[in-house]
Amino acid sequence: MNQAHGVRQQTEIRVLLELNSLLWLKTVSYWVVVHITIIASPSRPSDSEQTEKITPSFSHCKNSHLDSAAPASYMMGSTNGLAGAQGKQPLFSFGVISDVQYADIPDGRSFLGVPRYYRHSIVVLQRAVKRWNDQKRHKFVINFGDIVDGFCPKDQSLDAVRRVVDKFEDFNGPVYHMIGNHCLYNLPRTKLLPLLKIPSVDGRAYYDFSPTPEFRFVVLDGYDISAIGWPQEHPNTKEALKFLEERNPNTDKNSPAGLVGLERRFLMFNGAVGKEQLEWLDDVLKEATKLKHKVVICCHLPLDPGSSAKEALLWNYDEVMSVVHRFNCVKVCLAGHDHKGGHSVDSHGIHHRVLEAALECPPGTDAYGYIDVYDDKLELTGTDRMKSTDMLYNPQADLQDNWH
Ligand SMILES: Nc1ccn([C@@H]2O[C@H](COP(=O)(O)O)[C@@H](O)[C@H]2O)c(=O)n1
Ligand SMILES: O=P(O)(O)OC[C@H](O)CO
Repeated sequence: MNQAHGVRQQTEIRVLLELNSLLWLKTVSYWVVVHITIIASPSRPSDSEQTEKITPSFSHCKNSHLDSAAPASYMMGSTNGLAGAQGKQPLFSFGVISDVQYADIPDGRSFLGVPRYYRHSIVVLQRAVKRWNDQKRHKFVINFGDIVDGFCPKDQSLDAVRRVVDKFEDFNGPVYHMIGNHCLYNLPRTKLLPLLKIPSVDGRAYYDFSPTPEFRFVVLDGYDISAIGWPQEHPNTKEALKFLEERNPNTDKNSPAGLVGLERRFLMFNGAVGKEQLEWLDDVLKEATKLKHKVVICCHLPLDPGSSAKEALLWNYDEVMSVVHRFNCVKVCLAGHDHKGGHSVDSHGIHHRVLEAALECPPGTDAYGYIDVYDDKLELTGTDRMKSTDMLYNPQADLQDNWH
């Protein structure tokens, strides 16, 4: 009996040692690959460095994703020389585009002088939809917000939003939208959310969906607490104005003048995730952990300072990330808003990829892409101005999941 116990103990110690060395090896190889990916991928210079479950109210798709085309003519994309290294088929793939900011107005420039092509951006979207349809393998498309520009004449807002939504609806599958500041400059939430077919209670615009038994997508509402989009007297408007008043001394609350470092995010064109939404996020991630879902978080506003300009960050990105970091299920966070795009890997090995804007494509150029989803990585294949990026999950997180 004692001898048997001793043998079992020795075996257990050996198994533990082997697990430890496996963890060590996986961790080292992960960081080597991540490091190579960051060096190889065109990151910003500032980079630091399923059950077929759909939210029940989520019936916004012209064509249900249940019958979307299975991967047929699979073509492996080229991503920074690392693409397809494993030669594996993706589990599924989806199209991505951000900041179309269409308006039927002459070309212009951002506050910082970057050219903006308001009429051409819808052509970029049109080309994206055609390409996604031709590829016949994308389960759905995600639009990262700001479909119409704030300079769109207000009497044309409704038509402009409808025009862009119609272009998205030419995609042969579901399209998941999220709201951005420019959407809210044009239309109040009451009008916007039904047009974007965002399931909503009381004007809230956050939701989740699970396209396969292994994955869950969480779409955050970054303008939950915001001075734009809610009625003037709404408690969320008041909370946002008070928040800004306490943190930004400028008369023009869109001006970061005098704000230092990360304080520069306290601008009117940004917003925050409110308390209720944070609690909802916590519940969703708990459930995802239980179901062993890998999670992708999508938000118009970036969630990591390494991936974007400080002026573009979600006001309470730190609160959101401290909820996310309590779990190991979130693998990648995707965003828009900061038009030049960016990529970082945070302290927990989560990738943050900010997508390049369709609005800033000179005529004849594009910015859209598709993401191949694997069990160990997301691989973004971008077109033209949208850079390609390999995003390997942190294997240490997976091992921790197994131990829980
Ligand atoms: N560094 C900045 C950026 C922007 N602003 C203000 O925000 C408005 C919107 O900016 P766009 O990038 O959409 O052009 C702009 O009109 C400025 O009021 C700023 O002050 N400083
Ligand atoms: O989308 P816009 O026009 O509000 O611009 C956002 C800025 O790029 C954030 O730095």
